[in-house]
Amino acid sequence: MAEHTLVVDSVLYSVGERKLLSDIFLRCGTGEIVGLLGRNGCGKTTLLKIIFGTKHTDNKHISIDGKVYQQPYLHTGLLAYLPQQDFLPNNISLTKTINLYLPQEEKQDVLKQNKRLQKHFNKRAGELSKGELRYFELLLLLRMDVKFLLLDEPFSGVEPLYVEQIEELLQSHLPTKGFLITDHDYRAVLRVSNRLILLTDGACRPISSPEELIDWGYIPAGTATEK
Ligand SMILES: Nc1ncnc2c1ncn2[C@@H]1O[C@H](COP(=O)(O)OP(=O)(O)OP(=O)(O)O)[C@@H](O)[C@H]1O
Repeated sequence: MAEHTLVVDSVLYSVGERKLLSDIFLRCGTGEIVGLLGRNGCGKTTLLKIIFGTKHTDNKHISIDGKVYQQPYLHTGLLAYLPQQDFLPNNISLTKTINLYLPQEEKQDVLKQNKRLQKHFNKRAGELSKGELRYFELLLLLRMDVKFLLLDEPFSGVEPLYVEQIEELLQSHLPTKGFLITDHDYRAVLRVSNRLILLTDGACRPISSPEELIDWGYIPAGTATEK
């Protein structure tokens, strides 16, 4: 049984007349990577922001270990969120960013010893390539003391070699964390996830085989579904 459990239920969210999210239930435990797939504009980012607590809706039930939170991000030790867009300060070096996000020195080792990142430590976030920055952001969040990570397109712009390394990194943190991950590199999501959910028509549908993604029209018929 998972040590910690995140439960998301009864989320309602409308954009104008359109009900974007209407039948949402998902659960994620530590030790799990839940892959959230869905077509452009179906509401994946909106859902992650609602779970994190930075997007408001009156109708939601977000609980961690049975305790209900309105804005989980205001509480330390619960969630971290990797947004689609850059989020790190751009006026300080990566070294200072590491000190800012990870004030405890023992948390910094993995980053400071990372051969790929070392040569960039004096640069600012905006001076990295998109893929380098994504990799740095992820390593940073993975070292944070939180139970769950919400990752919005972690593989975006990342070269294949490092996609594989990120997959391994996520797996290596499973003993202490749970992940909710969305990305259009669905093959990477299939490889890394223990469980899959398709967000379609405002609802979360559990997916038990990659072929179901074809049946739901998320990937075209004839697409190879092997990992
Ligand atoms: N700031 C906004 N103003 C108006 N509509 C918005 C806004 N943000 C999102 N939406 C609407 O919500 C829908 C869902 O957006 P969201 O970013 O959650 O989708 P997504 O599934 O993450 O898409 P993608 O896969 O393209 O990243 C969009 O189609 C858009 O119509």
